[in-house]
Amino acid sequence: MKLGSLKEGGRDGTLIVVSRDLGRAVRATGIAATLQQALDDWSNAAPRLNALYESLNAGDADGVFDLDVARLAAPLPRAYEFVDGSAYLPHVERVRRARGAEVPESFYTDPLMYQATSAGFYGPRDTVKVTSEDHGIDLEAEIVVITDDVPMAVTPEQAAGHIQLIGLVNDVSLRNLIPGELAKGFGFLQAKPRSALSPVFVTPDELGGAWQDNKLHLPLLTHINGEWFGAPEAGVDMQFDFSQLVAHAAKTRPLVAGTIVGSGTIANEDTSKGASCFAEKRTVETLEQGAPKTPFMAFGDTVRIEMLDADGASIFGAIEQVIERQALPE
Ligand SMILES: O=C(O)/C=C/C(=O)CC(=O)CC(=O)O
Repeated sequence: MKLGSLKEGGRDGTLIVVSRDLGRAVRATGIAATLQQALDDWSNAAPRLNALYESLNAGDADGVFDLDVARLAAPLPRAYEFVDGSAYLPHVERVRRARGAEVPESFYTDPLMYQATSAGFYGPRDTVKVTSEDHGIDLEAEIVVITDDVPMAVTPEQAAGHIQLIGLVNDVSLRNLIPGELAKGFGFLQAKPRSALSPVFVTPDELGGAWQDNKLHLPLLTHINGEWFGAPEAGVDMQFDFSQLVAHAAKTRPLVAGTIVGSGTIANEDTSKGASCFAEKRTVETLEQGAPKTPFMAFGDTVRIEMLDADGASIFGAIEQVIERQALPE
C-alpha cells in the first residue's frame, strides 16, 4: 500500500491512503489520524489500512478525492529519529577525495551512520530554505526505510522483519560547512539542515521483485532544472543492505516505531550513471578535467528526485523543490 500525509489537522498532518497510480486518495479517518499513530500500533493498523487501499484501488472506497501533491506534507512531517547511513562507498570515496580526507578500511565492514535532523521534514513540494549560497547548497538523493519498534541488538535477519515502509529523501547538504564541522569530531549539525521526503511511503510488497535482499533494485532518477543529472542503480554498489543498517542503528538502543533509516547517497562506480549530488559530480570533473566545472546549487534552481518502476510509473511520486533564500530574522 501507499501512505501519505495531508498538510492539515496539526503538525503531524492527516494520514491518507493513496492509490497505486498516485492519482487518488482517501483519509484514513477511523484507523489512525497520523502515520506515526499507525506505526505505533502497526500490527493492528496495517491490515485495516491495506483493506482501505484495496477498496480505493478497486474504486469502491468512500470519500475519495484527487491527489494534489502540493497539499502533501512529508509522510512523517516529524519523526522521533532519522539516522542516515552511507552505504554506497563510491559516494564516500568521492566526497572524501573532494575534501582531501582518507577513507578508513573499516568503512568497508562497519557502516558509517550519523544522527540526522528529524524534528521537521519538508513536504515533497516545499522550497529548500538556505540563508546563503556560500554554504555550497547540495542535494543527496537517497532511499529510506521506516521501521516499527526494533529491539536493541537485533541481528540483520531480525531487523529485516522490522522494515515496514520505504520512501525517498533529499538529504539537503551544505558542502562548504562540512569540512570545518567534521574536523571538530562531533559530526554533522549545521551542514545538514532539514531534508525532504517523497510524497508517499510504500510497503515492501508494492515493489514486487525490485525489493530483494533488503535492497531496492531500481535506478534513482535526479533532474536539476529539468536536465538529467543522474540515475545510479540503487541495487548496485550498496555495501550494506537495509537490514544491516537497521541492525547497526539498533546495536546499543531500541529504535522506536517510525524511525527513518537512510541508505546514504545512491552512487555507482560507473560514472556514466551520473550522480545523486553535486559534490560527486564536481569530484569526477576534477579527476577528468583538473577542476570542478559545475557550481553548487543557486537560489531559484530546482531539484527533482523520483524512482520509476519497470513500466515507467512513479512509485513514490516526485520530490520537486526550488532552492530559496531564507531571509534573516529582523
Ligand atoms: O564526508 C563528507 O564530506 C560528506 C559526507 C556526506 O554528506 C555523507 C552523507 O550524508 C551520507 C551519504 O549520503 O552517503
